[in-house]
Amino acid sequence: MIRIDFSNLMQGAIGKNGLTDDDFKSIDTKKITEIIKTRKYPELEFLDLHNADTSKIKELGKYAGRFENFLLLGIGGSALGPRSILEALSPFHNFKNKPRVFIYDNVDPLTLKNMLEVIDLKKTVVNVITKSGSTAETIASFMIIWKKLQEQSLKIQEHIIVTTDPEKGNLRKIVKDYSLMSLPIPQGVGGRYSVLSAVGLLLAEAIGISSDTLLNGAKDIHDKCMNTDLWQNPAYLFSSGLYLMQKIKSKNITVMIPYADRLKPFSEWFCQLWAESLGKDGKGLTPYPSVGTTDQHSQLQLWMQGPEDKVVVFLSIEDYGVDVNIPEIFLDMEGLSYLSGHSLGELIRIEQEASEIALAKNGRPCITIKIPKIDAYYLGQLFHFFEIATAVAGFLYDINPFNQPGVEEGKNLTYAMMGKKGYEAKREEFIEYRQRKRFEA
Ligand SMILES: O=P(O)(O)OC[C@H]1O[C@](O)(CO)[C@@H](O)[C@@H]1O
Repeated sequence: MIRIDFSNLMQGAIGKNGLTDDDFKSIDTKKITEIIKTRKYPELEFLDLHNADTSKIKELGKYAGRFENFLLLGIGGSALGPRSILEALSPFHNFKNKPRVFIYDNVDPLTLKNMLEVIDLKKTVVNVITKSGSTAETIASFMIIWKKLQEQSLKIQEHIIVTTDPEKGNLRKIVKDYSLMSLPIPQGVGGRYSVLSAVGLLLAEAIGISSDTLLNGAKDIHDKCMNTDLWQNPAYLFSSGLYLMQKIKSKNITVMIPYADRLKPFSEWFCQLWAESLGKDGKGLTPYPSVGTTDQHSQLQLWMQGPEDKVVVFLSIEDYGVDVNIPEIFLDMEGLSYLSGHSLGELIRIEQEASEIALAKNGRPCITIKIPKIDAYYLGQLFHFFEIATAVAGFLYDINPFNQPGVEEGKNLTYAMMGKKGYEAKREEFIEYRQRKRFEA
C-alpha cells in the first residue's frame, strides 16, 4: 500500500512553521464523510470505477493492439491520464513496442504535420476521447483525421474508436450515425477524474497493461480512503494538511515532485486535477509540476530560500525494479571516488531524503508519499488516492470540485472568432480587446 508521511508538516519536525494536532481538530470529517456517503455530487461516481465491467474495454483493447500505431486525440483529462499510464508503465514504449502510441493533445499544426509524416493511417487505430463531445481542439483534430482516412479510402468504422459520454454530445451522435466502435465514459465521471474509465484503460489494454491490475490498486486503497477517522485516512490527511497549511500558514503552492522520470506525466495529471478542481471562488492551491532529482538542480533553491508559500509533495519510490552500479574507477580522485561502489538507485533515494531533510531543517513543510514500486497496481492506487484527496480538499474549501466554470469565457470567445452560431456578440468584444493591445517595445 502507498503510505503518507506527513511528519514534516508538523511543528515537531519543522518548528513554528508547522501544524499541531490541535489544528486538525477544525476539520469536519463528519461533513466530508456525509457528502461522500450520500453522493451529494453525481460526479462522485468516479469512486465506483474500480467496480465497473471492463469486458468491452478489453475486447476493443485487443483489437486496437493489433495495429502498428495507436493515435489518441484528446486534451486535458482526456489525454493526461492515458499519457501517465503510458509513460509510467511502458517507458520508451515506441522504441520497443507495438502499437506505437501518439498522443495529440494540442492543436499545434507543426506537431500534427510531423506526426502524420511518421504514421501510416492504414496501420493506425484512432482513439478520439472527449467527455463533452464538444472540445474545439479535439473536434478539430478528429475532423482532420476523419477526412484523411476518407482521402485514403480507409474504412472509418475500422479505424476509429470513440470514447465519450454514453448518451449525449456530438461524438455520441456521430457514433450512432456512422455505427462507429465506441466506449462510454460514465455520465457522472468528469474528464479529470476519468483515467480509470475507458479513457485510460483502453490504451492500457492496447499496449498490454492489465486494466484489472490498475483497478485492483484503486479498489485496495478505496476503503482506507473512506475511513472516517482522519488519522487513519491518507486522503483526508493529505487534503486537510494542505488545506490547513494554506489557511494557517499561507502556503498557497503545492509542488508535486515524483522521484522518477516515469512519473513526470503523472505530476502533470495531478496538476490539472488539483488546479481545475480547487481553483474557484478565489480559493484553491496552485500546483507546480516537477521531477526529482532533475529539479533539485533548477528549482530547489527557490523552495529552500524563496517565498515561504509552498508545500512540497515528494513521491518516493522504494524499489525501482532495477539498479545500476556505479563502477569502481577513478579511485585516486576524491571528487569522484566517493560514488564508487554505490548505485544509481541508492543515489536517487538518498537525494530524495536529503532534499526532504534539508527543507524540513529550514522550516519548509513537505509531505512524502512512499510508493513500494511503479507498477499498474500502485499506479491505480495513486490515481484513486489523489482523486479522492482532491474531491475532499474541494469539500474543505466548500467549493464544487467537479466543475470548471472559469474556462468557459475563453471557450466562448474562441467560438465567436471561429464563427460558431450564437456567439456573435462575443466577437465584437474580442475585437475591442484586441485593439487595446500595446506593442511599443
Ligand atoms: O473530455 P473533454 O470534454 O473533451 O474535455 C477536455 C478537458 O476540457 C476541460 O473541460 C476544460 O476545458 C477539462 O475539464 C477536460 O478535461
